[in-house]
Amino acid sequence: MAVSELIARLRVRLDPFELNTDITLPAKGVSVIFGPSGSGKTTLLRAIAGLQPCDGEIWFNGNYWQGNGRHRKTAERPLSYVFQEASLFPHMTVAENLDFAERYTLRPGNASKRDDLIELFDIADLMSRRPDRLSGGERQRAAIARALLRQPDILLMDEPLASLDDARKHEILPYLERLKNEFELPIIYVTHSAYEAARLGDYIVALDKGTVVSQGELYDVISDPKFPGDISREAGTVVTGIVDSVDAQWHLAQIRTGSSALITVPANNLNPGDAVRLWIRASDISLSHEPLKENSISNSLPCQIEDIRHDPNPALMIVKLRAEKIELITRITRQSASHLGLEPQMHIYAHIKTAALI
Ligand SMILES: Nc1ncnc2c1ncn2[C@@H]1O[C@H](COP(=O)(O)OP(=O)(O)OP(=O)(O)O)[C@@H](O)[C@H]1O
Repeated sequence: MAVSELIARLRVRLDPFELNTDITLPAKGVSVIFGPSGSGKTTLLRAIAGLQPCDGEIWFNGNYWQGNGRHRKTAERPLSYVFQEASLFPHMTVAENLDFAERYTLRPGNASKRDDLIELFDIADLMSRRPDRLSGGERQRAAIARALLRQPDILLMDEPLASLDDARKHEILPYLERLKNEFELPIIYVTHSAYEAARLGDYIVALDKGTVVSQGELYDVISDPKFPGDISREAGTVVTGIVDSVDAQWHLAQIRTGSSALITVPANNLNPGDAVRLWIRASDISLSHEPLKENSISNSLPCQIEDIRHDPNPALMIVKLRAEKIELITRITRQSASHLGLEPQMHIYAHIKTAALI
């Protein structure tokens, strides 16, 4: 039976730089390769893609891409690659770029999801334009749709937001999240941004100076002091929900999630019944033994503590909570953890200070 994983035991020598990895990534969800500039992230991604010569072995779902006497060329690996700068063909319109990808699909005879992708990435109005008449964010959305039309078994993305300003980054992140949730396609995502790693990553590999210094599920690495950068500061949870009601007087919407307690957020243009996604930062949740009563929008969720860990910052603790069907992570001071006498399995209230709509 094919094993659902990507194994990369490899070495790249780019004198004086050397990359050595022995990693096993789950072939599902988003695996993030994280690390500072020059740590070897792009080199690793390129080696996995067959774009960078390397020693060692790479296998995907039980098939050798390299090793055991085999070396599959990039075109023979069932992958698509999204570069930092959107790499659409400049002389073709968006529609022609998509046509091209469909012609060279890895699964001839398998209906492409062209219409779904055009809708997912919201590019219907861009189809007749050439890349030089698109914004950076539009170009990248079209480039990702094109990469997916190849119908790969895995998508490799090298800092796809790096060339965009902050506003454009925040515009594209929700598309990446929808891609992650709506397509059962494993993604390897290179970034130096702890925020992107925390928001998109299911499994994280941290590189430093060409070596893997930490790897694991997001919740495991955020408490790892070896992890470069302050990823726990960026940790949080994405929660999905439906707008239950809108308070027109105060411009607030109440969101029904997997917890029986509603979460209140600024209403923006929401209407009852709308599906929404919330990003709740670990540092925006506080805990207490009683629900907050001072007003009706306190966002107090009854929870049970699943796990408690030390944060790399010695003043802080990380607490994993379950509020019925939703899971939350909070980051609180050691002092308040001690005052509250927190212990696994304890029932507690989580107070969400802010939940951002994403
Ligand atoms: N073709 C090359 N020849 C020699 N050295 C190279 C080559 N390509 C990359 N390097 C070096 O390898 C190291 C790792 O580069 P790489 O691009 O993989 O890092 P990165 O983590 O992706 O960085 P960034 O976040 O800045 O893109 C760097 O020191 C870089 O200078």
